[in-house]
Amino acid sequence: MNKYLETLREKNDDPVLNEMRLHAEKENVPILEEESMQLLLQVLALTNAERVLEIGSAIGYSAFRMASDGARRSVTTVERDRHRYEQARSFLARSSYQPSITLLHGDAFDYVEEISQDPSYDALFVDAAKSHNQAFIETFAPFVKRGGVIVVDNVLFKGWVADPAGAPKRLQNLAGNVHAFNDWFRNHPAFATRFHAVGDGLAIAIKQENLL
Ligand SMILES: C[S@@+](CC[C@H](N)C(=O)[O-])C[C@H]1O[C@@H](n2cnc3c(N)ncnc32)[C@H](O)[C@@H]1O
Repeated sequence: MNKYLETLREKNDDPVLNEMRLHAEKENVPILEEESMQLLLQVLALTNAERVLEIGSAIGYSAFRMASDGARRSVTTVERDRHRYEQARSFLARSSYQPSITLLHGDAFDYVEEISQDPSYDALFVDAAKSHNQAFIETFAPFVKRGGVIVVDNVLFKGWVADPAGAPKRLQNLAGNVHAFNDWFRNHPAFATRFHAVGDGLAIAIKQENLL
């Protein structure tokens, strides 16, 4: 089935993107799975998202994909790991979409003031430390406009959120954290959230009110 789906997709064969894919595979950098990417890009297209804020750039792969998918789209993305940030910088410098991408180095929480200077994002994509998902939403969702969209990756965490006992011992707590986040997000009146068994699990929410 996946093979068939692939034949239905227009593959983005940009040479820099291909290098990023190879690099991610070789260096074990966790980039967004293609299934999830397809859904994310469709949600951004359906909501006409022009300004996107991403938490967790890694080597800039998803930022590149998001920027290259919308004619007038700009992406601001934050990465705390220096090595990955440098990799992202060098990949994106060779891309024609660089002018549409603002790449920031550091902990996302250290950029609150800067990000708050220019709020009204159309979309927020959270793909960073899973244990901080709630804090990321509490901190950055206020900068998303009403009716904007919030997408969070890894909400099923390899199936371990549903079955923490099946997770390796050292990850059981984290699986519990993700479950607590999902519950919080699902019940929060500021968001209309739905969960999707795509890739590692995607939560997609519409921001309804400024209640945070
Ligand atoms: C799954 S990877 C991001 C993949 C990327 N979105 C993509 O699909 O190409 C998660 C990244 O988030 C970064 N990260 C985790 N917590 C962060 C934080 N508080 N601030 C900024 N970056 C963070 C990690 O260093 C890691 O590189």
